[in-house]
Amino acid sequence: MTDTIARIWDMNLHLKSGGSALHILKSITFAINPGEVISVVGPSGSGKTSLLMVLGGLEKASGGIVSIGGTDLAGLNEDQLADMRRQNIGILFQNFHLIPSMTALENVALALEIAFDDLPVAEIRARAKLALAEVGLAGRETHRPSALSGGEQQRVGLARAIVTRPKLLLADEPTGNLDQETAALAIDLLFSLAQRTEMAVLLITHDNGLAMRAHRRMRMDRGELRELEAAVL
Ligand SMILES: Nc1ncnc2c1ncn2[C@@H]1O[C@H](COP(=O)(O)OP(=O)(O)OP(=O)(O)O)[C@@H](O)[C@H]1O
Repeated sequence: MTDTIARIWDMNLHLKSGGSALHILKSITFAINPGEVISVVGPSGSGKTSLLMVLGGLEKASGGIVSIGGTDLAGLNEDQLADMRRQNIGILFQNFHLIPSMTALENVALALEIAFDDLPVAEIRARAKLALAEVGLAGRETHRPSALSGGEQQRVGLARAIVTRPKLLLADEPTGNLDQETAALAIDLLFSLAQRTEMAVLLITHDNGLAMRAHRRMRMDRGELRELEAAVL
């Protein structure tokens, strides 16, 4: 299929720890299609974040193929990798990682400025404003993170992650710091954005209820990833 967003084929990750090399990710093969939300569950230390780091081009696979939007990451130099990441991949963290001294609008605009350095300022502002509106934060543009609730801060994080219109959103425990109700709203938003924009989402979570809502469910165990049937979880 030509429009597959990510293709991972026999991908391995070895990392050095002390004197020895650890086999962190073991022969991982799967593909991610547009609009799909895929959840990944698994015990602590099993390799979920490592998988996200490799897909996001933040960690280099030791072997195999990782192709995003038809581009094999192994063939890119550091600058090309950074451009590919900024333009095609959004990352949503558990701890929001907003810049405290910047307003909501500035936090979102910054991601766009970094990804596309030739965009006119007016367009950057307009697109950042639209992204904030898409996550339900119209009218809160000038608020700094400290003036926003946890759920609102996470929505700024989401606006920042989607403002570049990424093909793939990587989310690592995005609701881990939110209460259940706020988390459910944030996830509803994530699903509707994925559906509307055809963005694919890889969602790492410890929350089985949340994982069950994904279109496809996967489980990581000691570096091995397998797809689950609905009844197995
Ligand atoms: N930079 C590194 N160097 C060496 N080992 C590492 C490095 N980063 C992670 N690891 C090891 O890789 C394994 C997988 O870690 P990872 O963070 O991917 O697990 P995880 O499933 O995301 O865990 P958690 O659910 O606790 O976040 C762990 O044993 C960890 O200690």
